[in-house]
Amino acid sequence: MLTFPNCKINIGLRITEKRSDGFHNLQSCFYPIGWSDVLELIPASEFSFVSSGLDIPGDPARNLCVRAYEFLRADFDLPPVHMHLHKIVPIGAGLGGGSSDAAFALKLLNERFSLGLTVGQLQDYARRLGSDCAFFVENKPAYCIEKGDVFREISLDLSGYFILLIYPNLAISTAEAYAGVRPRHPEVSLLEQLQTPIETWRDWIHNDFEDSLFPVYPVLGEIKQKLYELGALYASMSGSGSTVYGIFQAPVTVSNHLGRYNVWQGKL
Ligand SMILES: C[C@](O)(CO)[C@H](O)COP(=O)(O)OP(=O)(O)OC[C@H]1O[C@@H](n2ccc(N)nc2=O)[C@H](O)[C@@H]1O
Ligand SMILES: Nc1ncnc2c1ncn2[C@@H]1O[C@H](COP(=O)(O)OP(=O)(O)OP(=O)(O)O)[C@@H](O)[C@H]1O
Repeated sequence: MLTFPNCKINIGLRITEKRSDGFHNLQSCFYPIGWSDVLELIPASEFSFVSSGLDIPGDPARNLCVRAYEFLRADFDLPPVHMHLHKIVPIGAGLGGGSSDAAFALKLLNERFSLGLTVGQLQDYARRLGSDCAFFVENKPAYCIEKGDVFREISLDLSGYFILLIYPNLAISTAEAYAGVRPRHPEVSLLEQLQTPIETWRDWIHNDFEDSLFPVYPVLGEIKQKLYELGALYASMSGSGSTVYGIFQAPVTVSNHLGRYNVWQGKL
């Protein structure tokens, strides 16, 4: 069985407070994007995992796909499988690529072995694997609060727009990015701001990580500026970076300046 774990962008990201468990509460809109990895699952005589494509730092035995398998095996009589992850979505990119791999592994195992897990149960397993992970169970636009793993309905349909993602070959650690932010409670809810026309988002929809990361990595602000020069209706860094995206009315021709980075363009 083959599946295509896609990534997400954050449209607005407010870090509102530090929690007693060391994590942060946030407000953000998560929106699924078509840039995807490939995950294959084949029943086998013993468990194995391999990856190809982009190098994944760290021990393969700790890969989130392996951990997803182990979590389910602890509770179910799971047969051994061979897992092959072809990694395409950049790592440390603010796109939740690893979290998506994990969520898709849970969903694939649930389906292949008829485990009968509900969406809510899959989300509970996913939450244990990472804050971004539960979003990818339903994988539809959502307004996310708390650790980013509690969801509220949002009516936001960007279909028809185009998105350009620029990963400037710079891996930013999520934990370090959080360590640099100063949490604060916003006066106006992001949920309300997201109901305004996209043309006005530039004036008030903000990713709080930009405040601490743009001074350290000036290239991020330069890319955002370039995206606006190219005609983006809205541009922002995603998550804890380093990917910067622009939302456009029509497809864009990527200049030499941006073309040297890892670039993906598609329809929303
Ligand atoms: C920046 C975002 O991508 C926004 O969507 C996410 O909040 C990051 O989620 P993630 O990559 O799944 O993060 P996790 O693997 O759960 O946590 C990595 C580290 O980030 C920090 N972290 C993460 C999520 C959160 N709400 N508060 C935090 O402080 C913690 O130091 C944690 O040890
Ligand atoms: N399938 C996977 N894909 C990517 N990274 C993984 C995976 N499994 C485990 N990891 C580990 O997670 C670390 C990356 O975590 P991090 O949250 O920074 O990146 P990410 O999962 O690509 O998400 P984001 O794009 O939100 O930063 C890697 O250094 C790697 O050790």
